[in-house]
Amino acid sequence: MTPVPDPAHRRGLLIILSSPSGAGKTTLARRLMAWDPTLRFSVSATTRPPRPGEVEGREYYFRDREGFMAMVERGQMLEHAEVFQHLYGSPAAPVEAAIGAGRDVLFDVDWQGGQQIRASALGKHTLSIFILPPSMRELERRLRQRGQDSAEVIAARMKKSRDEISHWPEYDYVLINDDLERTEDRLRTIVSAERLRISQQPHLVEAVRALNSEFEERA
Ligand SMILES: Nc1nc2c(ncn2[C@@H]2O[C@H](COP(=O)(O)OP(=O)(O)O)[C@@H](O)[C@H]2O)c(=O)[nH]1
Ligand SMILES: Nc1ncnc2c1ncn2[C@@H]1O[C@H](COP(=O)(O)OP(=O)(O)O)[C@@H](O)[C@H]1O
Repeated sequence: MTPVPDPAHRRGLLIILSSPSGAGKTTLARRLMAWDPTLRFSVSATTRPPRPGEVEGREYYFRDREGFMAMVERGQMLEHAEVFQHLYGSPAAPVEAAIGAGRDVLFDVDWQGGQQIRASALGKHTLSIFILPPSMRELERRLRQRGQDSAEVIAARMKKSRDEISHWPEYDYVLINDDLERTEDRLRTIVSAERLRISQQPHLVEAVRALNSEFEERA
């Protein structure tokens, strides 16, 4: 059953997925999007060159440093950070439009992005989930098996992963991504439950008021 939130009744959630590179957040984000087509994915801007198969506007908006910083200076970024010697950032306009329409927005950002989104004006309605690999050995195996980065890049990312992992206490949930199916199932459970928080259901006041008026009529 695909949970289709009623945009008229729900307040959009900002769902933040973070993890060390290679832990599985892109894979899990894609699976969440397949599970619930009403979810909007926040496509980031980056100065990192595209990997084979990456498409402008799908995985990222690929910019040079000047173009990226122009977006920052124009106040078009909800957050941005330097990660692995490249700039990454979340354009604000698509996020504001989606949240305004009662849609949840999914972010694949590092711990710096997570901190900035939580501190932003939209930060009241965030759900943040940190994905851990089952082991460093498995993390390295996944980076190698993915075949998208050079040996040097993999070594640099493995070195940085300890620092990334140290931010796990800042998140609402932590999932160890050992079995992919089980992790995906847990992710769906978390999103489904968080959508039912009182803060995400502005129509509850009306619903209770209707119950009370019905009660008075019966009295
Ligand atoms: N702060 C921030 N981090 C981002 C953004 N987009 C991607 N990242 C992070 O940048 C890191 C590198 O991303 P990428 O080069 O796609 O490598 P991957 O993590 O192995 O897929 C990852 O840890 C992402 O979480 C963004 O818009 N903002
Ligand atoms: N639970 C898992 N078990 C085995 N391989 C996985 C698992 N989750 C992801 N992977 C694989 O690990 C590699 C890195 O996953 P990816 O989603 O690109 O990570 P990230 O976006 O965090 O860098 C990919 O080849 C992906 O298919």
